Amino acid sequence: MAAIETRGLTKRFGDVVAVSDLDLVVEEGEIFGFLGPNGAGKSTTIDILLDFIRPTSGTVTVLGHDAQSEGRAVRQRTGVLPDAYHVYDRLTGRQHVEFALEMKGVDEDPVALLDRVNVADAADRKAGGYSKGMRQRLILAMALVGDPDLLVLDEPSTGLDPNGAREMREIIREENARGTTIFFSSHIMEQVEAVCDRVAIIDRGELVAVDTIDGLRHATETGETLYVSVTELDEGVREAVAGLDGVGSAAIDDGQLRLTITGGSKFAVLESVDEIAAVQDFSVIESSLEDLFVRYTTETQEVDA
Ligand SMILES: Nc1ncnc2c1ncn2[C@@H]1O[C@H](COP(=O)(O)OP(=O)(O)OP(=O)(O)O)[C@@H](O)[C@H]1O
Repeated sequence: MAAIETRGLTKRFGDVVAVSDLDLVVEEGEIFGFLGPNGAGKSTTIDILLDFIRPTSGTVTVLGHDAQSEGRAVRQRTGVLPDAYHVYDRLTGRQHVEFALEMKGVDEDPVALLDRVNVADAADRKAGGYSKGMRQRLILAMALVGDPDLLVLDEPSTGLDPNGAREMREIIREENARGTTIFFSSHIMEQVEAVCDRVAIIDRGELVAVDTIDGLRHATETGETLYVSVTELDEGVREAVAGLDGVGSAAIDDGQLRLTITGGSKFAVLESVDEIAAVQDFSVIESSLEDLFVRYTTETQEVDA
């Protein structure tokens, strides 16, 4: 059974098509990244999964339940870290988790939940005095109440320092190892690259890619980036190199040529570059998820322009 399945999902707000004919399947046990530029439709999709808003058309199944007619059952088995969250300044961390336990009607040790997200030491302090990272972990502890089968995290690493972001990754992996499917949206590509089994990229409401990160690398011409040091580098050299067969793009980056290769042989490209300006050194770097994201989300804009 899929953890999440949308078919023909569409949501319009007046003239704005926030989500357009989205078909998406997230398998049970996956860590799945949901990416897209600002306004792409990520939060709208998440809100529909949780029945906070209703779709214009299409169907959504979450953990085998229809998200609209069985929203209660979905929420009972799902933990959510919302995009915009707030804590109650005058309540302690423990009281927050006790409240979540009561809402879900489950009996668990609140401090054990706080311990899973590393804020047990502050269990009896008022949340008003928590740092941003501690608040986020507190909300995550509330999301973990009842051992959810699905965790939906909207931008879980926003505002976290590098240590906090690393801890968030560890918590995501730990929860996944307990059997929880993780569906999360993020603009922080390193974070997604580090933990996700698969990612979907949406752009202006439409699904533009869904695959493993390696799969995305293979599917684009931006799979690898070639850095070349040449004896003399100026705009004329860059332009000449950009015009070579097999070169997708050429930029000057930190005193080197930064090239994307459009299929074909890297060595043939290097030989041609050498004829324009003597090659001193080169290195090949696998494209980052960020390169791929830019490629997928700007390509469609260029086509439409
Ligand atoms: N309640 C609403 N009324 C009108 N338009 C809305 C509403 N909610 C979202 N939209 C529009 O739908 C589109 C998708 O918005 P959404 O918030 O889902 O994007 P997002 O991918 O989550 O963006 P971000 O990364 O900036 O959070 C945007 O054009 C947005 O302006």
